[in-house]
Amino acid sequence: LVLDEAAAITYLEEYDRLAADMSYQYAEAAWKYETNITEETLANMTEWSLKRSDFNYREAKNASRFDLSKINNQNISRLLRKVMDIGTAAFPDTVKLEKISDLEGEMTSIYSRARGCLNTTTCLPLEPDLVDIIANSRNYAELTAAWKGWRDASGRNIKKLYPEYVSLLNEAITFEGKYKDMGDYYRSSYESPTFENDVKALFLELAPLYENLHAYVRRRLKEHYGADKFPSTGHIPAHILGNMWAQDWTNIYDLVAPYPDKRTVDITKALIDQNYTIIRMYKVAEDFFSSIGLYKMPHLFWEKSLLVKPVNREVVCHASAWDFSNKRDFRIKQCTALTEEHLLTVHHEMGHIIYYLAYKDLPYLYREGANPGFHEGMADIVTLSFQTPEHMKKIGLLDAIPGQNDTEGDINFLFRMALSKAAFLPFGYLVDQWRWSVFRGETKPERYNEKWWDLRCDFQGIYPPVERSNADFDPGAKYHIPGGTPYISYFVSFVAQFQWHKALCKVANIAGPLHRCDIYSNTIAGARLNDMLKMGSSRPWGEAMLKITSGTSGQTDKLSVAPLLEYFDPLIKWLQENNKKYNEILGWDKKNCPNFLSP
Ligand SMILES: O=C(CCC(O)(O)[C@H](Cc1ccccc1)NC(=O)c1ccccc1)N[C@@H](Cc1c[nH]c2ccccc12)C(=O)O
Ligand SMILES: [Zn+2]
Repeated sequence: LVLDEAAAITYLEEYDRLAADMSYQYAEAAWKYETNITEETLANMTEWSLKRSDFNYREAKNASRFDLSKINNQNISRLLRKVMDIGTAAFPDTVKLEKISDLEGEMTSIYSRARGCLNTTTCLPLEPDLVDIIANSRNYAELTAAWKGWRDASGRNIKKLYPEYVSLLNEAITFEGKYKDMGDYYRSSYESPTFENDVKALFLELAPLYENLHAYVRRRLKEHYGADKFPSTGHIPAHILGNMWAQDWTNIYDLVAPYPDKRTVDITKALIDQNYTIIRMYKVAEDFFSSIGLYKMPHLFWEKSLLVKPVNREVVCHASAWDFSNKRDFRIKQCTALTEEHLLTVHHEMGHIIYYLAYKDLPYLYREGANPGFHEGMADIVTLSFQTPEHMKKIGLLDAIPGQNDTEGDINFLFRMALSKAAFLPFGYLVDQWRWSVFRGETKPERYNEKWWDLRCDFQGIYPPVERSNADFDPGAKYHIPGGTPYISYFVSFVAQFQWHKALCKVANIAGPLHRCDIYSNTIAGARLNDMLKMGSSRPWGEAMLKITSGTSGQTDKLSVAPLLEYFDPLIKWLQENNKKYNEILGWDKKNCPNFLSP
């Protein structure tokens, strides 16, 4: 039965209303679970997950009545294809679908309720306690206890659930025959057959920047912790980099700053000294976005968000931004603490909300990022302006800023930015390398942890401070693995956000080096960004990239690391010079990882 375009439009209008309502119901159930982890709220969420899958299944069948070859309107055919692109919901075995939802909920519950033990009497939650120890302790043994304790409490207890989770997801996603495995489905949201190779090429272009940073930090940490902690293979111990996953090294800036600061760039201290409240952190972030002409938070945001860790119940503390698909209700869930890292995460989560607000009047099916990496990139991009010394001084969180010809101050600032934006790159790349190899069946459960450490040693040049074996499950100690949340989106984000920053600074006519550009209160930059955000996922993401970069020297419809390397160029030169001065050998033995015992 071939129905024509007019009938398709009528169908899609009806679908839009039903889908938004179903999405609202599911989001409320998920919110109830994540803000109050109990058997009942988990069961309720699973029930709504199944209802949503059933809804998607039925509507995909309805949409398949239309003969796409007879639909000339590209917009209508794109919408119909999205109705039919339902992932695991195409799998008719609802018992197995329920099991997938149960396993994911169970693993997230274990992760969110885990308490890592430092000794026989002290066991602490990840946020804020273990995060703070890894960020602030300079005691090697204490760091080792927190690092190991967290993995014993989280990964080890999640391990037994992950193999079944993988095989059920693969069984469900391959049922229709459209996808080879779950990793293939994850990557399909980038609408590019060369995506996997494209990101590999981008990563290789960024390797020299990371290797120079790694060599410099390794030398400085060796001075502090003693050479005996640094094996001849060139690896750095994974637990002394200021972050539980060694993905962001900003917290050890005080240990490794190129020119030990005349004034400590300690935003956390400033927040405390100035009696910042949690709400004020959100108001500061809201002020940034509204200053460039974007949006203020709707009143429901302030009414319904969960911004502080409750004392009387278990919650999923890992931060997230929520769209309740009714054009009015948007929330952040974050166990916010008074630290610089949390202030940046506040801007990150609110960046997601701004994207939601920009596309809220699009058809429901287009209310997504142009690709998942673009949503993360939008979340992060304002931090490139917000963290400049100029901006920090403007809002009173920094007293003195390095003068134009203060090269030492400039190198210090670039170095501090590299501790998050460059240090992150190999981790942002490797998490889904591991997950894709698992979904492909290349990495079996017996070797989950071995593959993880192969990748961590190879790409990050770090090694575990205590012996690891395949009895451990260290990938399970990172939220996104039990949470089933994509990770390559962050790698894509860290590349794209510099392309956008460069383009926005250009169109806003902001002079000076890229790393000192602050788009605050620049409505021209905001308007250009908004033009891209309003597209949602209505067009392939290359068009969204072009929308932001058109008319600038970085004009392109592809990902490019050139703006990121341009931003860090003065630092790269400084690091190369410094590493040469100390005869530092760049890199590490990529095939020999200390402390991994494969029994
Ligand atoms: O996980 C997050 C922040 C949480 C999130 O905002 O990315 C959140 C993750 C999530 C996804 C799906 C379900 C539950 C949580 N993503 C979102 O809320 C979100 C919102 C809209 C679209 C897509 C994702 N950051 C990552 C990596 C990261 C990106 N930028 C950073 C800056 C500093 C430190 C870490 C990061 C991490 O902590 O490893
Ligand atoms: Zn995010």
